[in-house]
Amino acid sequence: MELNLERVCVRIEGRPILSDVVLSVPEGSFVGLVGPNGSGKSTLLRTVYRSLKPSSGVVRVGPDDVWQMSARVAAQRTAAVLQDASATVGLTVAEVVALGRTPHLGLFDRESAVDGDVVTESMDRTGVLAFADRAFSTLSGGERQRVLLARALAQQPRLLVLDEPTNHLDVRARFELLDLIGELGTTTFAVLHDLDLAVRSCDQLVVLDAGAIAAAGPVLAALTPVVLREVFGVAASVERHADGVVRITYEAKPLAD
Ligand SMILES: Nc1ncnc2c1ncn2[C@@H]1O[C@H](COP(=O)(O)OP(=O)(O)OP(=O)(O)O)[C@@H](O)[C@H]1O
Repeated sequence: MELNLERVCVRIEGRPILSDVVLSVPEGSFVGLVGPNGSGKSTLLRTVYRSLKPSSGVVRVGPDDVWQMSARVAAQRTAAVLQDASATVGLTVAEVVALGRTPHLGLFDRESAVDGDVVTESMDRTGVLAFADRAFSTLSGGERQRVLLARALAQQPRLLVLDEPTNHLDVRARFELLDLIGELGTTTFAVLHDLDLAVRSCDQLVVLDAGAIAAAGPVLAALTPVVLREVFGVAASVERHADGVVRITYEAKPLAD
């Protein structure tokens, strides 16, 4: 489902954190949210997965305002993969992934065979089926991220949002995780710190700077040398190479302050 933010503002303790943010994540696309530290990326994402209500403006998933729907309906549409995995304490991998079914169960429902199949399929797609009976806490960082993605897939979301999904992963695990996300075909909006990964993996980028949109659009159009210089403070350019992969080339000499 398409995600749209319409003039979203967030103020915290009187301080503007997001100012008039307008953005669109088209159905089926993988859009990366990038920007310097403290630019408001996580705050913006929180307004989408219903953790922080905007001070003004509208967040729409599909045609509907997420802040006008119940938390349960919102969770049937949107799954979030976050850094905080505190809800997983003491659970096995299969139990963590099964939590993804919660928004689809009635108050007194027990998990059905269909739910079990969805959980198994989600673990299979993310390559964690072999760990199903392991305690989640015993997994490596990369394995955990894949389990959290499996939990999100078990939610059968129409929109997937992720905050720094590649944090703490080694270089190969980063590529593998983003490739996997790209292959899902689910509408995806992800905060990504690593610009090299973002340009390689995303269809479009949204660049946030001091709580406002500095640029947005297809990767090569959004991340111009001017944006790289003015927002990120680096002298660099982005190009699609002969192998079809988009890469950033940094100048040897850093910019003077
Ligand atoms: N609950 C809060 N109370 C006060 N200030 C906050 C709160 N949440 C966020 N902020 C401030 O809002 C600004 C944006 O924070 P946010 O975490 O959204 O940035 P970010 O772009 O995700 O940063 P990073 O790349 O460092 O993770 C920061 O200055 C932060 O200190």
